[in-house]
Amino acid sequence: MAEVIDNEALFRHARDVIPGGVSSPVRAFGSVGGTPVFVASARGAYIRDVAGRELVDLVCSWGPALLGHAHPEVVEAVQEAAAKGLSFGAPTAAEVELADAVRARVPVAEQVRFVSTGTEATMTAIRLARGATGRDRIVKFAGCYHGHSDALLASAGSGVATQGLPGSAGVTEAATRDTIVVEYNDRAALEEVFASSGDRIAAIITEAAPANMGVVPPSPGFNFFLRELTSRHGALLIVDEVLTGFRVGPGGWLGLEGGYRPDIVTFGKVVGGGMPLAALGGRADLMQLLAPVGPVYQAGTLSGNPLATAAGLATLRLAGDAVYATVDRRSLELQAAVGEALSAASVPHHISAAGSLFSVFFREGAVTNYEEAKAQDQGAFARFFHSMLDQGVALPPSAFEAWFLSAAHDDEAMARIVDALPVAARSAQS
Ligand SMILES: Cc1ncc(COP(=O)(O)O)c(C=O)c1O
Ligand SMILES: NCC(=O)CCC(=O)O
Repeated sequence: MAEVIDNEALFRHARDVIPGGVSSPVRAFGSVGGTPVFVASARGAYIRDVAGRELVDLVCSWGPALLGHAHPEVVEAVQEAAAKGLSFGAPTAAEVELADAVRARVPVAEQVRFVSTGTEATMTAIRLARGATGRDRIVKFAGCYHGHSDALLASAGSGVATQGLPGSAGVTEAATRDTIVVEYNDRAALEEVFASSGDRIAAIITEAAPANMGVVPPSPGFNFFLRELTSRHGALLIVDEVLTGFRVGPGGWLGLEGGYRPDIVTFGKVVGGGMPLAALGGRADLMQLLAPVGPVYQAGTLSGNPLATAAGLATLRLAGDAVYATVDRRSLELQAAVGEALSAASVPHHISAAGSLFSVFFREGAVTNYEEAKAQDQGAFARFFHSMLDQGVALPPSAFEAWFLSAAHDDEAMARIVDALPVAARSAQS
């Protein structure tokens, strides 16, 4: 019998020893209020909190748990790897195998470098783009989140958006001086930026399909436009698939959309199967600029860690067409059920999807950029969120995050979610 702990008491203690009681701000219930749920264990579609309560999980570790939590074959692969040593600081055969697996699914990743977090992957991608082009400036989109490196913490999504911050204290003006922020989906603004300083722009970095200001899919042809614009001006295109990669389909968003070739792609989350592993891949001539071959330095004591590599390999091995078909189907079912419940309760809403990723905006009308994403009723979301939680369903604790499903969300888990929706929808009424 697992020890039962009082969640409130644990949170009070946690706040004494850890800022805000959490290791990452999105875990705090900052915008919804209340006490974060401390997790004791997780399996399949469920998490169990420290008080012994079981919740259906729609966070899925913020993406990685595509197969559901603690998939037995992934756990076994990690246990086997652990028995052989936790970290070597030397290359392994498994890393080569994982690089092959990534390249097989995303051919533009002709070569792959492993790191430990998505933050490192995008930070390295930016450094590589600057090193390759000899240019300073980068373009990012308002509401896109690429991790917490200084240059990319400008109008960032995710926790920065949830807290309503323009950026972060501690980031110098110099660190973001070369970051140009443009509204998402705005082609005219991009044309203007490139017309005035195209010869100084190293790269555009974009989420493949943004999901950190809520899900805001690219307008038709937008990513193709980014490719054409950057090519025209000798800049690189970095597509951040940390969240979408290997989640929305076997080849990520690029696999769904196809037809254009970014120069650099970043991965995280699913590629590490729930362990700290991320990657960047891209054109071989660019990747060859990374040390030790080239002059762009990048490193990591735990990069390509053998346990993380084993988890990633097992996950990609198991993540076949049937897994994606299940997640796609569950996503459509849930979107329909949420829409029905909110409509029945006359709660203004818009459900926005990119592949199986979706989020619910508590406002009417499609959302095409961060300004529109912010113009939603966060209070309604908070009430909806807490009602779902009271009924045993854990949603991401922010109106700016995608909801995550897994292949382990079976009929029973779905029924539990669907049953909770009408009451939650009524709670959301103003
Ligand atoms: C699109 C995107 N890029 C980068 C990151 C940063 O990854 P990490 O949290 O592993 O540093 C995230 C999420 O956290 C993300 O969603
Ligand atoms: N979509 C937002 C994230 O995945 C961020 C997770 C974190 O920062 O803990």
